[in-house]
Amino acid sequence: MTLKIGVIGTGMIGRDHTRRIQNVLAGAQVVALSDYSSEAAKAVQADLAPDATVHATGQELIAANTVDAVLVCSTGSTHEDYVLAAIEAGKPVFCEKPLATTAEGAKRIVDAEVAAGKRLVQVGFMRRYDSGYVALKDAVVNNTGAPIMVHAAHRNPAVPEQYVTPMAIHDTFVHEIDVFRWLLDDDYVSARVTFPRSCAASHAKLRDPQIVTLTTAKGVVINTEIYVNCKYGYDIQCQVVGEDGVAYLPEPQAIKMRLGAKFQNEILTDWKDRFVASYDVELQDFIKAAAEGTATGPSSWDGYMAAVTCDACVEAQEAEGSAIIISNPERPALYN
Ligand SMILES: NC(=O)C1=CN([C@@H]2O[C@H](COP(=O)(O)OP(=O)(O)OC[C@H]3O[C@@H](n4cnc5c(N)ncnc54)[C@H](O)[C@@H]3O)[C@@H](O)[C@H]2O)C=CC1
Ligand SMILES: O=C1[C@@H](O)[C@H](O)[C@@H](O)[C@H](O)[C@H]1O
Repeated sequence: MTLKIGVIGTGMIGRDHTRRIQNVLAGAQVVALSDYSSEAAKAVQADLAPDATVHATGQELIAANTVDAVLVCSTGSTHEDYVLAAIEAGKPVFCEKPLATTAEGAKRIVDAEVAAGKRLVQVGFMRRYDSGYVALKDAVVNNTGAPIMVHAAHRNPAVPEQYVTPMAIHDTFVHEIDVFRWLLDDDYVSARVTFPRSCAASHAKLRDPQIVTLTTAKGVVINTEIYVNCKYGYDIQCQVVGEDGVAYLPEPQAIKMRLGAKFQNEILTDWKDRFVASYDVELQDFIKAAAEGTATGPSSWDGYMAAVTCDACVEAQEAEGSAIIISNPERPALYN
């Protein structure tokens, strides 16, 4: 069976996911496209999916008989309505992060999915599919002993002018929020943010870098540096300190060179290259589950918990240096 997919939002990542469904992955085909800008949808149709229909609205695409499953890749603030419509239509839906821009919005999705009685939503937290994080989790479970601390960094070379302080949480740190819950099999109980002096490359509305400290229910303390104007590359670092030893997230594979009197290897500069393989694996996983009428991987519950934690971290930014308590709602049985 070939799963017929409709893609809503054909910007940067919607285009890239369309490419991987059409050219890389097995078992699915993009049959429908929709974007707020019809030119953007038509451009992706012309370049990657000539047989796909272009729909005036995402709602129309979701309702189309030709569409078995939906990818939501539009601007974050539009995700909630589309995911709710897909659940209502009983169609599996892959939603890029964020699931919703508020915790209340994410909760509405959880409630709708619970009412539907089965998993229909996968959230685009692709790091859970990264071979490095999978190996790190294996080391944490089998080798290091119970985790005590995590030291991490999320560094981007530069960000656009419209990127402001809270976006470091909602747009960037959200990946760590999800992947550490999964890595440690734990939930967060508090968040604290401290700011060193801002780097010269930043601007008035962006305090960069910042350090977020999350404490988990099991007492693990996670320190993450978020530095989005680091200039030198896109660099994701993580080490987990356990009772018996320390485990490190592997560096991306790179050729070491002795060249021009230097011993060196290249550092990636683009997150698309850093996680290219994990995007492939996450979407293949979606296709497999959606073909059976359900969803797997990061759930609405994970998207909701990420949203709750993001809200607490933004509050912690505002309360600079003070801890903000995170309360964890009860998890519905659907997500156990
Ligand atoms: N998992 C990951 O690593 C990444 C996830 N993302 C997420 O993917 C989403 C899209 O990001 P990008 O592709 O970078 O943005 P983008 O700005 O390149 O594309 C967004 C597209 O959505 C369209 N759009 C806006 N409102 C719409 C509406 N109401 N209905 C349909 N289409 C609408 C825009 O016209 C645009 O073509 C964001 O939520 C972002 O956070 C983005 C980059 C990486
Ligand atoms: O989602 C992403 C971007 O939106 C974000 O800006 C980057 O910092 C992340 O690493 C990338 O995965």
